[in-house]
Amino acid sequence: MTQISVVGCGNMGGAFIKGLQESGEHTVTACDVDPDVLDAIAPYCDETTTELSVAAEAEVVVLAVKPDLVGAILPDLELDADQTLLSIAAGVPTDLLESETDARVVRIMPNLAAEYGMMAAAATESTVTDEVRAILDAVGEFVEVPEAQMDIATAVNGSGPAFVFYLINAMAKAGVDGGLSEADSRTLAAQTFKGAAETVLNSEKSIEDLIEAVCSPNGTTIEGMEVLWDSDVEAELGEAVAAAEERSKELARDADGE
Ligand SMILES: NC(=O)C1=CN([C@@H]2O[C@H](COP(=O)(O)OP(=O)(O)OC[C@H]3O[C@@H](n4cnc5c(N)ncnc54)[C@H](OP(=O)(O)O)[C@@H]3O)[C@@H](O)[C@H]2O)C=CC1
Ligand SMILES: O=C(O)[C@@H]1CCC=N1
Repeated sequence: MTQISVVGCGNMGGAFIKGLQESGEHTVTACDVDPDVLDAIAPYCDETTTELSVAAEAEVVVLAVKPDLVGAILPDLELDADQTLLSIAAGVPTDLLESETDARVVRIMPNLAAEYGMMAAAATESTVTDEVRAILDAVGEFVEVPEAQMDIATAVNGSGPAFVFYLINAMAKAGVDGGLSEADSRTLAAQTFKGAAETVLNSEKSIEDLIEAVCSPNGTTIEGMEVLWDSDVEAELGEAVAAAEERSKELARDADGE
């Protein structure tokens, strides 16, 4: 059991705390400047505080504030070499974090599904300790990638949930246009994405072969797939990922210039 504090309990910090609480494997102190945010997260953690000095006592300090606040807050934490700083801030490079703290630094890019133990995260390779591995395992899956790949990982798995929510919404709207109730269509679309994702994760088939498996000869799916193959959907999604990756690189340049 590791003592963890989370500094910044907004969307991502809050999701991380809820996922950790569900796993029941760690003690968690929630730290935020907003007392209302702390009231909302209190049922999911062991302690709440507005004081950075209290958060700074944990073995692992998760820094979950906006990227532009990292440079100001990190030195104030005054962490020691026997502590770990787990940064989730988009675009803030490991070497910059290391220059502002004595703690061991692990940079990760998590996503919102940590709340439900379904996070997909990327962690900078060679920095992940067993202690951090246990924390990440408690709220989902992670891969270790070179630091240079953190911007593209940020786009794929950090921003990715928003892109997938968009696609689920498009599918659900099409169901409503076809006559389904909003509630039924939302359930069918979301469960279909979840089931398709589970299938990809568990099957040894290529994704192309999985598409083929749904396309019965002269059936319904192939008619829809012909529309998708003739469309720009794949290119547009690629552009969305590239735009998010570029913004992560910009954030890194901004952080470096501070
Ligand atoms: N949202 C997401 O899906 C993901 C976000 N991230 C990263 O997580 C970080 C947080 O993003 P997100 O959760 O969206 O942002 P939010 O704005 O939702 O949360 C940040 C929280 O930190 C609080 N805060 C500000 N200053 C301090 C301080 N000095 N001490 C303690 N708390 C403070 C904010 O309070 P107030 O609002 O009052 O300023 C707010 O409650 C970012 O670095 C982002 O890159 C990474 C992966 C996914
Ligand atoms: O939009 C953002 O900047 C953060 C980082 C990845 C997801 N949300």
